[in-house]
Amino acid sequence: MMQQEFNIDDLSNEPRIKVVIRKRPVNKKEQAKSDVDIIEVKTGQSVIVKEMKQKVDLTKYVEEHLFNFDHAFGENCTNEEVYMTCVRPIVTAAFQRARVTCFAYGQTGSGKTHTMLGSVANRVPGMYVLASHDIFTALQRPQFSHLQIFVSFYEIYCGKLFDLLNDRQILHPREDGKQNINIIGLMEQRITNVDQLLKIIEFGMSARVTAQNSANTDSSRSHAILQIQLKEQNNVYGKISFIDLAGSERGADVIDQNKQTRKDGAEINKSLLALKECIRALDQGKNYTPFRGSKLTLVLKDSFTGNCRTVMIGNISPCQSNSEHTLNTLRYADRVKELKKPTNQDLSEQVNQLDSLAQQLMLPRQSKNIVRRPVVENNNENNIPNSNHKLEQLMKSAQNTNFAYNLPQQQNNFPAYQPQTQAQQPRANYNNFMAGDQMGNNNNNILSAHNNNALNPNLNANNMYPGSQSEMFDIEPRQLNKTPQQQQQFTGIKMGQQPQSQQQYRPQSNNQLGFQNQMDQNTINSQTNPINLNIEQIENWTARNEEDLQLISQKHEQLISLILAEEEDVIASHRSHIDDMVELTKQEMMLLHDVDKPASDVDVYVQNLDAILQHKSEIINMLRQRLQTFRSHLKKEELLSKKFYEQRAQIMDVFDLNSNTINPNNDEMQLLDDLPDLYDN
Ligand SMILES: Nc1ncnc2c1ncn2[C@@H]1O[C@H](COP(=O)(O)OP(=O)(O)OP(=O)(O)O)[C@@H](O)[C@H]1O
Repeated sequence: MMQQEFNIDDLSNEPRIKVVIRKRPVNKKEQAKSDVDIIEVKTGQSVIVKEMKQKVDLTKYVEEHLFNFDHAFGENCTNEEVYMTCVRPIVTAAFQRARVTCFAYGQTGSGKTHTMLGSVANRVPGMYVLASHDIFTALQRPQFSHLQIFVSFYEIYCGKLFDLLNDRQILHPREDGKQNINIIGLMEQRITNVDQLLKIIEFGMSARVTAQNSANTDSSRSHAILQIQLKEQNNVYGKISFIDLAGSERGADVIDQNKQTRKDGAEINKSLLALKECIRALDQGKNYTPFRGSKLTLVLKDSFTGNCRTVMIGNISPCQSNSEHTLNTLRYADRVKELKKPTNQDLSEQVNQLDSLAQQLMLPRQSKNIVRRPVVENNNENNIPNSNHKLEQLMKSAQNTNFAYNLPQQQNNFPAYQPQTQAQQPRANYNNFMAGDQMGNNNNNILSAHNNNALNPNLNANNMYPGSQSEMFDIEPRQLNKTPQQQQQFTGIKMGQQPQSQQQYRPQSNNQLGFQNQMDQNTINSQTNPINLNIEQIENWTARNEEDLQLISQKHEQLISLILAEEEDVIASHRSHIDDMVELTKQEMMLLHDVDKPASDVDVYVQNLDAILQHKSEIINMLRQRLQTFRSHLKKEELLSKKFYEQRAQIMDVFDLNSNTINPNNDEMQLLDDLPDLYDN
């Protein structure tokens, strides 16, 4: 496919945003576990997820979810096909002075890195290399021969930027007078051929691995950004950014045993939500792009404004065991861009029920996209159409396929890619990263970026629960001494709405908070033996408990967002406190200096010294108050997280008839009763 000439075409027909989905093949581990392939890619645009489900009475059924995208790639498609279909057009646009961006989104292990980087070890080219090959081909044309190519490679972890080409130096994005975002100190390496790009990528990747190993942590908690700039003299002519996003499921780590992990999760959540909102704003041609919602979107500001093109590649895993994450990825991608209704008439006509979760949480526009089918048991096999058998066939055919990638000969330095079989491609594990000590390293710059946030996850919570329900989960604004605009973020007021009085945000009683099981509790408490409960009662009880669990989880998410912002706030306040103290100490020294002079007025000295000391004590108290509030939120966060675990454990126990935990016990209800404490300062 790469034999096709790289044309700098007219872009008028090229959409500003393309959303595509790519399914990876089933891997050996999944095969060994007989995990079932539940994804069908149809007509190059549709993805059907055949989710196996089971009712409480153990009846099995399959829920089919249909999604449509600009393109959908099956497990047999190659990186070159993905590149040619959706990435090459935006590389072309960069030669027309556009700022273009390609994101890989998806859960850990779904193929993001395989798509972006390919496999260096196995000489499978990914988007980076395929694009740079085209770039250097284009540079051979007279009209572009004056352009020079510069590459930067950095990552964003926990809201901080690290230069992968410069010893993981911490970087700071700053906005200049023209509202451009510049990353101060970012290494820009000039390259003159594709081979040099490969070396740079290898170098940057090794910096990620080192950090990850030294922190002894798991992968996929950072966003890796490879930026290729086309420059004429010192001016940017065009820019291409490739972003291998953090594992989307990491956002769910906001409920985790480890506090650091919870904070990482909240940061990832925030950036992925902000990203979605920015792309949506671009898609809908809005005047306002909430790029300040996260560090990721801040540094990518020019990807969302002006002459820009974006491709979002949603990577999905094929198996049943990943169905939840896969659906989340598809819903996220679905939300990013308005798309036409399902084209598959057959399927859409049969649709008769809505996916209530999807409707509530993700507000999909492709609403009627679910079909439920009973499962007919058949020789121990469920009747999901894509069986392992079919997959094995596909795998075999993939293994037999020769890798038909021919790079044009003029790229002497480019390594000769060889045909690869699935089995030959080890997982590139150098895309993982975790840094150790970044959390305490905030600075004013970071603070200003956050304080200007125009979006936070709470806005999303608002979308999920419109109207008064959304207010139930708001964290009271007076917890932080913030501007009304900042308060909006934490009170979940929709942008453009008037902030409401604090009174309206007062916590409500436990029942008002919406914990549904209060009523059921009485019914269930009256049952001394769980076996006496009928299935309907258990089902009702479980459903309501799950709802409560979700509420706790949402409250927790809000609280952790608040904590993240507060942490920066506290550290920034501490910095400015030190500045004030230095200034006041200087004034004290001046007083001493003056009082030592002959004929000095000691009354003036006493009066001034007292004023300075009073001022000092006031600013110390202010800082201590902030610390106290922050500390109390940290404590509440621990409590809430504990509550989540206990509530979840109880739901898990519900079908364990040997246990006596069918009823919410008094302690459990007490934990829920404690929740409104969150609203107290
Ligand atoms: N389309 C594909 N064809 C063949 N192998 C693939 C494909 N996609 C992914 N893989 C393989 O699956 C494994 C996981 O993929 P990859 O590392 O790209 O996932 P990821 O989403 O980047 O995960 P992480 O977030 O942990 O970095 C790798 O061994 C990779 O080679």
